[in-house]
Amino acid sequence: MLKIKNVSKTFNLGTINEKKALKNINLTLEDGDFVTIIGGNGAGKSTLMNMVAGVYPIDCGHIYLDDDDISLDPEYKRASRIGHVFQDPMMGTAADMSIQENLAMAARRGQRRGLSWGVKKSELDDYKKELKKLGLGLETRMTSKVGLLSGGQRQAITLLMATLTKPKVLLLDEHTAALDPATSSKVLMLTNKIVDEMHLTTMMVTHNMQDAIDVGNRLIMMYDGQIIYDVKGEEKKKLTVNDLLKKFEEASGSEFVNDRMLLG
Ligand SMILES: Nc1ncnc2c1ncn2[C@@H]1O[C@H](COP(=O)(O)OP(=O)(O)OP(=O)(O)O)[C@@H](O)[C@H]1O
Repeated sequence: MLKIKNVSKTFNLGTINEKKALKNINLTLEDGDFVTIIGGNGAGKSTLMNMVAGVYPIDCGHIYLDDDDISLDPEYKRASRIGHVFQDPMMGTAADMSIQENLAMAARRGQRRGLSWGVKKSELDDYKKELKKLGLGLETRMTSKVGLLSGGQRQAITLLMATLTKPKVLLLDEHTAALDPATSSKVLMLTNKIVDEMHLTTMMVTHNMQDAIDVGNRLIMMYDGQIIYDVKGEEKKKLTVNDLLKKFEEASGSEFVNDRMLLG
């Protein structure tokens, strides 16, 4: 269970650039919940993910993972239990390292590094099996440098790395946004498959309204640092993009503005 309790975050406090990015956020995800997050420009979506990952410290409130209060834990300490995939396929992988080295690095996340950095044969077999599941033929390119792969292949590897040691929470921050539409839907399909098979508790920011409706069991909409709409189950399944736009206008009194938002 992930519990976000009374969490706020203000950037540049006391300056003319002061920005209240999150205002008293309360959100509880049960194990296996898959929540999609939408909202206009600057609504606080990425900040919310970054607070959970520990990229920045929170100003007040608490974040609990199961019964542990992780509010003060630094990002590196949370990383063994929280997988984080970003929009930029270049961010999650090391370009100069091979696919198998990247996977080995991910498998050792949160562990003490010993002297033996070698990858065992049994590990390689495991990686090959996992790569095969992606259906991209990458299992035949285990020693290729990741920098030689396409954006979609790289993002698929990043996804695998983020989930290799089953995380308690998976954070996906517009992880398909930089990909072409066909590759984006392939990576989204893979995401669904991995989340489903591993029963992962997942938060996914997306600028694609239809994806937000189709994927996951819960949807939240953010505006001006707050959660203004939270829907799950059957009610979510019945939503249309028009419903979401209407909800946004009702709750915020303004038009939905996100320069990257896809309505269909
Ligand atoms: N590191 C930072 N320093 C200063 N201000 C920041 C920082 N990160 C975010 N902000 C500000 O906080 C607000 C929320 O930003 P955030 O990136 O969370 O929005 P978002 O909902 O992800 O928006 P978008 O869809 O445009 O990416 C914005 O006004 C943004 O400029």
